Amino acid sequence: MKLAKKERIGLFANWKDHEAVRMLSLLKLNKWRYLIGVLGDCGASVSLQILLAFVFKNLIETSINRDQSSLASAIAIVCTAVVILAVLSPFFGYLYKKSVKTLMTRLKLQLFERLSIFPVSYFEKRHSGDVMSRLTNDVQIIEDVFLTQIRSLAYMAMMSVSGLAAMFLLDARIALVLVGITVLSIVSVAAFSRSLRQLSDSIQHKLGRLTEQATDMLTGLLTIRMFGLSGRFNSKYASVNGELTATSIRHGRKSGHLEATNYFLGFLNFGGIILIGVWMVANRWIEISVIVALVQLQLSVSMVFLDLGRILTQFQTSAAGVRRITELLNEPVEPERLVAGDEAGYAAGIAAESGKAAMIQFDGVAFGYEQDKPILQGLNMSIGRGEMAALVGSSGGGKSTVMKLLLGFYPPGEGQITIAGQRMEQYSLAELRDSMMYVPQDTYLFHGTIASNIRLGKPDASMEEVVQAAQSAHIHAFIESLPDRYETMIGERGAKLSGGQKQRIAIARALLKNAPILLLDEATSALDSESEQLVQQAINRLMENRTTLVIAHRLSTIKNADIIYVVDEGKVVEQGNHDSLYGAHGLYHQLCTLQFSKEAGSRSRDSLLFAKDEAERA
Ligand SMILES: Nc1ncnc2c1ncn2[C@@H]1O[C@H](COP(=O)(O)OP(=O)(O)OP(=O)(O)O)[C@@H](O)[C@H]1O
Repeated sequence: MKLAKKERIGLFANWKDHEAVRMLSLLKLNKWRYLIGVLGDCGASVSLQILLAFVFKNLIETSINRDQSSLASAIAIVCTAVVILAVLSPFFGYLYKKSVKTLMTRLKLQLFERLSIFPVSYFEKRHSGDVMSRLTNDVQIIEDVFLTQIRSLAYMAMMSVSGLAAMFLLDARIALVLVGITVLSIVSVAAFSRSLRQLSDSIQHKLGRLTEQATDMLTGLLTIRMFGLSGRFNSKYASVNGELTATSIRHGRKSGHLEATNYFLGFLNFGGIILIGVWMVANRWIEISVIVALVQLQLSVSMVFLDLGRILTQFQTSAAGVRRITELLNEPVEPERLVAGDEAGYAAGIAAESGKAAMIQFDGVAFGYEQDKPILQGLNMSIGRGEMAALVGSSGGGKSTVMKLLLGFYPPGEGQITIAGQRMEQYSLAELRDSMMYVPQDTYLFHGTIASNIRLGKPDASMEEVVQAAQSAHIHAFIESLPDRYETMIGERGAKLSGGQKQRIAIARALLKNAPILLLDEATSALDSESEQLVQQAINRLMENRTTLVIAHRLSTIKNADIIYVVDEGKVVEQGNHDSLYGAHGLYHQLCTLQFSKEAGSRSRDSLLFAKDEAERA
């Protein structure tokens, strides 16, 4: 199909977006060393092939003419070739391989650093396995591209151009026939190119899905065992694996066809030159020495075209990997502040003693993760300095979303959030998060020692400070009972600790950070009574002299809150203290009653106390 002029221009206008160009642009750091290395290495190999052809020619002329002078020049050429092979080739090889290793080190670092500053929304939309696959499979592909594939292409280009030029020099008629067959090879490669590329994309995508499944299996190991889901997970993995194999086989079949076509053309080339050559020698139109040199050159050139299919197939596979990496590199990172240029300053805000302003204020805040799907709708809330406020409400009502907005993970769509009298946009995200401590329900502990995990709250904290924080969080005695005490390794995700112990370590970490605002996604509901009591004591300590916003899952823990906001469908539907809300017989009353009956069912000590309390009150 013929392309319209506009489309043809469009194709060239987008050349910068082509994977091959993007791949080369990744090189910018080591460009010259890499190019000199690759071109030098290829040049050495190509010159060797061409020199060999002329050596054969000279040797045959020597034997036919019985002329010793030709022998001397043949020996000189062989010596040159040996020097090239022994000295130059390894030198250039070292040059470009070293630059690729440096490039890979930088690329991995760059990817890791970018990932660490991607907005939270990036990770909420994707599976971690897909990101892992990009960091491992696709990075490996890039290394292969620069280490072998680009070198092979450069060698092919140089060998075919110099080989054909040398052939034209020896005999233009034969060279012309070879050029014709070469054009046929290129056309056959182009014909296969599109479908191979689609199959390669599909292979990389399926590899990503396999990594996702493996990640799910490892992170959800306990859940899988508990629900006896191993069989289902295995069959899901087997199904994706099967799809991957089927696509790889189709890819293999297609590239096999391409290689076969190229082999056929290569053979045609080789057979053709011998037949034509013999015929021309028989007619005394050409010397036998020239034919031998031409055959040698043709062998090297046809090897190149035999390999063209394989290399271009590899390139198609790699293009998918390169595309996935360039996607990561082009993904926007989290901005320094929610709105650029709105920098009235931190100094005027949290650091200042503007005692009159509320510490946290939401005015008509609306927000949705997706367009036309509002989650928060005109939410109003005000928390004074040093106050404890609680968010309660039915599941999915938007409580965690309020926390995410406060932490600057997403900008509010409408309305305004004010922190210490300043609009939130006026702080940089780092300043904002510096002023807050977030203790999530599911504490993440890193593989390392207990001390290093607590120190995350204040990296330069002394050991005394760490111990003090642990004491305040009621975890010191437990740590002291361990064989390596604060130097005990806690395993990946703190696997060697109980839920309550992990929570208290997270609280110690938060105590060390000592920020004025505490955001707490209360986790005590998941703990047994003893742990819960210890964690609650630690939390009480953490809340002292701080502005606290807590998402309450167990309503008995927020009876003393200064203000409770009942959130439903993204709006504050009730607000007040426990007594007033309970007495109002609205949603809060319903939630309390519901929880009370559940807890009474499970005979929890706390719920009984709560029930008793409420009964006395009534
Ligand atoms: N990253 C996200 N992308 C799209 N929708 C989301 C995202 N996170 C949460 N939601 C949706 O937003 C709504 C509010 O979720 P949110 O987690 O804020 O509720 P919640 O009140 O904290 O619930 P729970 O008490 O069960 O934790 C839910 O419908 C949820 O499905």
